[in-house]
Amino acid sequence: MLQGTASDVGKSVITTALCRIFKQDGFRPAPFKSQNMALNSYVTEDGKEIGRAQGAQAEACGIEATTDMNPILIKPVRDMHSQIVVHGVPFAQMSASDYRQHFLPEAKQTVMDALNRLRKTYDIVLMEGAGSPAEINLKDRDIVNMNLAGWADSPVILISDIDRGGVFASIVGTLELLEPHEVQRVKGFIINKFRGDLSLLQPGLDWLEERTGIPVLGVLPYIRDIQIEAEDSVVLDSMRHGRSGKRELDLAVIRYPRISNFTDFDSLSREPDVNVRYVTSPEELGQPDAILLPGTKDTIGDLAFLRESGLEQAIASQTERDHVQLVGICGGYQMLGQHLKDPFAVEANQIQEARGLGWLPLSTTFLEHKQTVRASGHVQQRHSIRLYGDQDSVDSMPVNGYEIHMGVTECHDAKQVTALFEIAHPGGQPFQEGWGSPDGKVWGTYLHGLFESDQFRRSWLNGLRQGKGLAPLQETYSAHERKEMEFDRVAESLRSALDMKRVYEIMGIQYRDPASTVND
Ligand SMILES: NC(=O)CC[C@H](N)C(=O)O
Repeated sequence: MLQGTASDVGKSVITTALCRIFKQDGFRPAPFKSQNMALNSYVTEDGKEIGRAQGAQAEACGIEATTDMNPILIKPVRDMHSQIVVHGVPFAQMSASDYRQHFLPEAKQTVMDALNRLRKTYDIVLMEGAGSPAEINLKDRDIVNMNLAGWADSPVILISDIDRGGVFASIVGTLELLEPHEVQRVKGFIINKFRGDLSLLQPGLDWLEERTGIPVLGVLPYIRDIQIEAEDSVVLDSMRHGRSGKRELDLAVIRYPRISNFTDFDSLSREPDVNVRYVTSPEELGQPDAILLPGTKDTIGDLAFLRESGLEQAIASQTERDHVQLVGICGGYQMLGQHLKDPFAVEANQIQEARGLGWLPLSTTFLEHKQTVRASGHVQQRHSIRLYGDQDSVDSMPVNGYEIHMGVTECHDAKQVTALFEIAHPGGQPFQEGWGSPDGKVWGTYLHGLFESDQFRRSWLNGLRQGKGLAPLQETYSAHERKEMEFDRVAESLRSALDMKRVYEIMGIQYRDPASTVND
């Protein structure tokens, strides 16, 4: 099991890299995070919702993700309230204290059943903890760190982040706050995000090993520009300005408080001519070529944020500019309409209604059923998205994605707008999805992951280029291949820094040199 001395020390990325290493070494690994608090989610093949990071880790393992890999997902909404998703479907809306008092005592069985199923199916189950195991106020009801390691009788590797400083204090302090039997589970440390001179660090490592009797398994270099999907929005703090250097297309994603599934825009930011910025105020909005309203766990609450922050107004004046497009995905799509209502209080624990931004003749009602499903199809109306390319190629252009929403959106004046896609859910009939203004200036869709469709992504960007008087770019990349290459790159980096022989020993598995597995 991998645990960390704090949040964001790199547990998820290291877990992903280890998943890939074990796969490369000829094992069948699977990831497991008993409980995850995140707004970036992933839809499994059978239409269930889990944390995005576990979905990506399953991909690194080369297997289909299932809800056993993340049986409990907490999606924070508002005022200490969260939606609790159990085995991929919403179970309840709860306050933090209710969750602790009423849910957690019952959760052990759910967690252990899921883990045991994975253990029966796979050679190695890589468990990932959450936050720090030394939060003494939370320890009695813990189901995700040391209690889980105990129930599963698993060794623990403790990860700490040296980039923020205080790495020795974090490690020694964590051990100090654990029970002796918990300390005994810790079989090694990983020091992550190191940028300095290893020889200067060595005396500290020797001291640490001597003081604790626990080995340092590796010091991992700071890996730049990691392109593995992020678990949650901490990473967005570093994306205010996007990448350094001027790019021809400037895309502004509105970062509202409950932004969800912002991984939707990762594939855009990897195009050579694009800069993606995450903005929270009218000043930051600047003069982008497209404004992207992303998904949100709390559409009505985040709409209020747009109004209070002055962004509604700023977005409207920027959208007036000739070539600029305003695009909404999922919650952002719902906002583009005229009216929203939540009669069952599914979004924020209170019944509410709101006026939308009013760009499209749509209204959305939030229902108790959550739609979580993969979808695929093709473009139906290229003009409503301002796609670039000749008619034949664009009209049959494939699109893939997934839906995660409780809102149902209806159009009450189909003459004013055009449907964007014809898509189908697995085994279902094709239907029209997404609406846009006939001139393609404003459009929205429920399809998350849309920009991972390579041809579509490039054609949309080329449409924006055309609007700016720039020549189209022919080249694009395969989002799928890029993801695979990134798993390999991060695995390679981990392998060269980590004592894998010892890691296998800790797991009780005899080390096999990767070179020799070919003939096994
Ligand atoms: N993924 C999303 O953006 C969800 C939008 C909205 N919160 C809904 O559930 O309908």
